[in-house]
Amino acid sequence: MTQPTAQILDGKATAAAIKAELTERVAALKARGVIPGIATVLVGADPASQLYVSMKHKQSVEIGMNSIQRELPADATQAEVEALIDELNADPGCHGYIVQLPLPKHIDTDAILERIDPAKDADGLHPTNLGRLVLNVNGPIDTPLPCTPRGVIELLLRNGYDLKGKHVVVVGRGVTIGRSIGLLLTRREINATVTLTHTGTTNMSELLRQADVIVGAAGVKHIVKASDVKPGAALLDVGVTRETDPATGKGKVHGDIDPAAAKVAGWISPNPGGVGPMTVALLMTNVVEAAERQLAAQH
Ligand SMILES: Nc1nc(=O)c2c([nH]1)NC[C@@H]1CN(c3ccc(C(=O)N[C@@H](CCC(=O)O)C(=O)O)cc3)C=[N+]21
Repeated sequence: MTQPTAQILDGKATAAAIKAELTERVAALKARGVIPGIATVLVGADPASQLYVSMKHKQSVEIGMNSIQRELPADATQAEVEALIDELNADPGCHGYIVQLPLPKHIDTDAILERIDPAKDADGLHPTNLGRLVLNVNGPIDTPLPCTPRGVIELLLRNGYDLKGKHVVVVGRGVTIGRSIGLLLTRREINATVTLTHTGTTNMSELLRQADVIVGAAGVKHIVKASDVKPGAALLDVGVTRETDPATGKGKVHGDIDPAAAKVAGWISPNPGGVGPMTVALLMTNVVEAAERQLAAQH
């Protein structure tokens, strides 16, 4: 039997389509006197974080947004970071922002994240916003949504994958994806069935083999093997494990899904070029929506 090649879930192209739509929404806001402003808070000078933050700014400017880049030294105190949060909460030109994670170890991350005005929470991970997502299964949601989970779902839907009735097995219980994606997937308008697995799951392979869709978000290199995948399944790889190739000294990013699994899959998101660009697109979407809400509230 010849195995058909998997369809590529091209995150770069899909993010470009979202950005084209956002460009129009930004222009419409500007026509009404509002320039949507996105801010990032970076504490310390981690090179990977600097790269991510600069990517977010470049793309925000490309779609016409105002970009506010704030940085504090690695030894900034809790009070200094909190003062910056208070400043952004009060700044009418900042419609949404993120605090780039991870923060330095001496900082109480939860206290910082909870201090963000929920209306300006570009990540969609503030306890108030997650709580609203838990409580509201049916109606429209008028708060920012978790942006990476939203990116995963948009990547599938915009490429013609119907999630209704599908069994999605998520690997990883982190807040950014694992714990929050099920809240979106099980809403009535999507109607997927979700199994959440993690490093304490004792029958991972058995569960994965039942999956129509696998979301790898554990940050464990190649935790999903080809033998775990049902033929034709959709594979979305969100894992990031950085390794330095001892031969070349060059850095390489490994996903959660063994590349050999592509042979069995029906759909695959490349990594890089899959969920990463979608995260940035949905982050900007959250901020444009925040600006739209704020304008609507004034009228
Ligand atoms: N508060 C907060 N919110 C975040 O959303 C957040 C964060 N902290 N901390 C770090 C992670 C990481 N993250 C990525 C976003 C885009 C790509 C992305 O677009 N990557 C490109 C490759 C970029 C490259 O490495 O050259 C790709 O996948 O094609 C990757 C990673 C957001 N994060």
